[in-house]
Amino acid sequence: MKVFKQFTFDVAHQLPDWPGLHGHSYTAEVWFEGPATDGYVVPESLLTNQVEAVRKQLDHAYLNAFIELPTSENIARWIWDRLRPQGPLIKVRVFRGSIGFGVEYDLQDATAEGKA
Ligand SMILES: Nc1nc2c(c(=O)[nH]1)N=C([C@H](O)[C@H](O)COP(=O)(O)OP(=O)(O)OP(=O)(O)O)CN2
Ligand SMILES: [Zn+2]
Repeated sequence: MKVFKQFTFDVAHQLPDWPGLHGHSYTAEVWFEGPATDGYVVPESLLTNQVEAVRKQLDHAYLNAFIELPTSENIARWIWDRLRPQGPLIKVRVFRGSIGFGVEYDLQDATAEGKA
């Protein structure tokens, strides 16, 4: 079974093709999978605490200060790197604004990059 947590954060960044300092609002989803034999994949409170710690680092941050090329793709990788050691993470999704654009980084991507 799978559980997920959604969260939002507002950031500033610069990209080579969009060099001026500017901001975006992002929504992310983090997905965990496990057998839930005791009724839980991950207790919701644990998930909320872990996610909030990551969200706080991103929210109102200047992303270039700690993500080299802060595209949605690399934000998803950055979230993966922080949450993967803490539980059975299988997927991170990051959506920019409300334009219907998003990225997904999953176990298959992490395996290919040696981060599973
Ligand atoms: N594959 C990707 N492509 C682009 C990304 C990305 O993360 N992955 N990011 C951008 C930039 O963030 C760019 O600043 C987006 O600019 P624009 O399309 O003009 O969007 P807005 O400034 O209107 O911001 P919204 O967040 O969409 O409201 C470009 N490409
Ligand atoms: Zn941008």
